[in-house]
Amino acid sequence: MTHHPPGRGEFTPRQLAAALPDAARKLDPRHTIRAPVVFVVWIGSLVTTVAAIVDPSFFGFAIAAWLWVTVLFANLAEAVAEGRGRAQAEALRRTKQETVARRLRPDGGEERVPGPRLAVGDLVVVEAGELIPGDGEVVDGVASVDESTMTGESAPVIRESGGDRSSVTGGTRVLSDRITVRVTTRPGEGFLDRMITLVEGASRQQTPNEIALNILLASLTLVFLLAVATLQPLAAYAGRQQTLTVLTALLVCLIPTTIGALLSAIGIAGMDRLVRRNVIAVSGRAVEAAGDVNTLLLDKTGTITLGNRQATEFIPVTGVDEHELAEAAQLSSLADETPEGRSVVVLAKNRYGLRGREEGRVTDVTFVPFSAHTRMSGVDLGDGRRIRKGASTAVMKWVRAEGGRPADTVGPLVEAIAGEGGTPLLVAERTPGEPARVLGVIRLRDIVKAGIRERFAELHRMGISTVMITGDNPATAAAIAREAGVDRHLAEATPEDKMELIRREQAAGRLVAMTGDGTNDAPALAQADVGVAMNAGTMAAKEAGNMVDLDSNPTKLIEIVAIGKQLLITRGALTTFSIANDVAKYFAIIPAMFTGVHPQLDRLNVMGLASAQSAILSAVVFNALVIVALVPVALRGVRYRPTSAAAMLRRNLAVYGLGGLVTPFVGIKLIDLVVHLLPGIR
Ligand SMILES: Nc1ncnc2c1ncn2[C@@H]1O[C@H](COP(=O)(O)OP(=O)(O)OP(=O)(O)O)[C@@H](O)[C@H]1O
Ligand SMILES: [K+]
Ligand SMILES: [Mg+2]
Repeated sequence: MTHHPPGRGEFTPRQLAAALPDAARKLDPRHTIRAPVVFVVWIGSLVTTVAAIVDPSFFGFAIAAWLWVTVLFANLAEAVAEGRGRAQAEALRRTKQETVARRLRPDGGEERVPGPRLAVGDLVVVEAGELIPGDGEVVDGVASVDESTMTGESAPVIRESGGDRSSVTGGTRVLSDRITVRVTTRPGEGFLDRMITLVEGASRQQTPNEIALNILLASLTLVFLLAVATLQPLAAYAGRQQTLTVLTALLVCLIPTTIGALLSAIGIAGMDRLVRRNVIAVSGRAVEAAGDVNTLLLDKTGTITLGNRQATEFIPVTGVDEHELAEAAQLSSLADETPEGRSVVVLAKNRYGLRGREEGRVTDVTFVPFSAHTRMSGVDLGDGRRIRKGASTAVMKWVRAEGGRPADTVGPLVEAIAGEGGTPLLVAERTPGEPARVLGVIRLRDIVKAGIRERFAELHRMGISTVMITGDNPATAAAIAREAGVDRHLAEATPEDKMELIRREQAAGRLVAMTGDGTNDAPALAQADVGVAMNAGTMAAKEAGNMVDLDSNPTKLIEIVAIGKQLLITRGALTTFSIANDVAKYFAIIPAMFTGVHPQLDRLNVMGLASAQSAILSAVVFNALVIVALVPVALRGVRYRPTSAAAMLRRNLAVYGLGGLVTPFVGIKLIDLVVHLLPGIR
């Protein structure tokens, strides 16, 4: 369960009042010009103000004042959204605490230094109960860490050296054991710090979609400008030449001010909703892309499965003694800092009493570290003996290359483990003067996460196809894919394969999202349209993606997609509302403008508005109030449910299209009932 500080994310009218000073500052035309529609209103305000001064009238001043109010309200939406974003960023920042670090000296001793004085590359020791002084990577040890100060998530997480869970964040607390951390960023310049700065986003970039919509709105504005301009000759012909004030007011009522005013607030609110779910997006563009994602790529180990793959059994091939296999497996893992490698050492020690690495009994050896490319790790001993362990295809290949021939019994053994979703690691050795031979298999066990099947079913309902990509063998992959219920899977994938798969999907016109935590995920995270890196993952992964999940929960993507969809739907709904509104206003005001000129036109004044002036002013007031009334919708977002896009569209057209058509008639009429009583209105 995610815990949110009280009130976090709720919208209250007080926020509107609090944002007023910011909104007033945004009256600066250099700011307003970013939203063309609002800028047109700004010019209109100026024009009507001048007109009112030159030829003073109550009506003239009233219109000018309300046009300024319209611009202010338009700014208000954005100011509120930004204010909420800042509050959110503050909440993240407050969690940072001052610490005293236990820095390791080159001579092996320890010294105490204040956290902020740490430098990149420093090694610090952190033990149970202590705060981690800065962002870094665990270089030694395993510990459970409480990251709830940062994420609100209360379950402790495991952080360990070597694997994909080696990165730790400053200000989080070690709960058990002892780790050595290499500081990777200067305090205050950590990854999270940079992300927070981004969230505060004084310099938020418009997304390509927003720019496109703004261009559309600007074109609409131009069309209405022409429509209003051509109204004048008609009006003159009818003997009712209109003043500049009336024409400007009419223009403002007709152009899509509502969506023009709310557009940027909708975007900011989308990113803000993500932050509330502990996801930080680098760009608004990523959030939008999330709303349109077609394909979701997930890796197996650690995402679909729990990821702490543990060795549970050593199974020797016929003719090899169990102890011999265990000893070789352990030797090959002494320097293997991956969770898999460590678990092999532990199993050998616990079950066969073989001494672990602490004893340092092996000297004169070269370790071959694991890589996702070779899919092997191992050791070359001083006496010429060489041991390898790894994925079966990789080790079989090595055995053949070293002149050996794997026994026939190896195949079935491997398949049996893989068939039930386990990962078989083959162990092989070569002694000088003899061909290489397979000694046996290590069974690694991993467990599919609880509830993941339901999550995938939900994604399916959203119309998103899921692909599991793994470096593991095809049989294991198939077994896990079946159990988890993913749509497709790809086995024995290298980092390049992952990226290639994304490229292919994109070439077919699909938007791809991917979650990952490992350094070998980085290229794919960078290539994906939505790349969500786990905060617990490696720095490379975090730098490559365009979102970071502070909770390191790979299924968070479902929520991210929902938030993205909600953003797109909200924008669509409010655009529909805004334009329907404008069209309705046209029919509401025009007849009223010509009352008394043509009896036939009078009949069109179905609303029975009191007078031309009253009708125009009421429309302007309504136009301004609608913006404020819709701020909560823009910030909270239109509700999203996983249904088909067509059903969603139908519903929104009905609600926001019809609503947009009807409200002006009701609203303007109500305002007119009050406005026509004003003494200065004719
Ligand atoms: N420490 C290790 N030593 C030797 N072989 C290993 C080690 N760890 C994993 N392997 C083997 O290498 C294969 C590929 O590992 P890789 O990390 O690329 O993918 P994965 O972890 O299996 O899957 P995923 O991509 O879902 O994380 C594993 O399936 C396993 O067979
Ligand atoms: K309008
Ligand atoms: Mg992996």
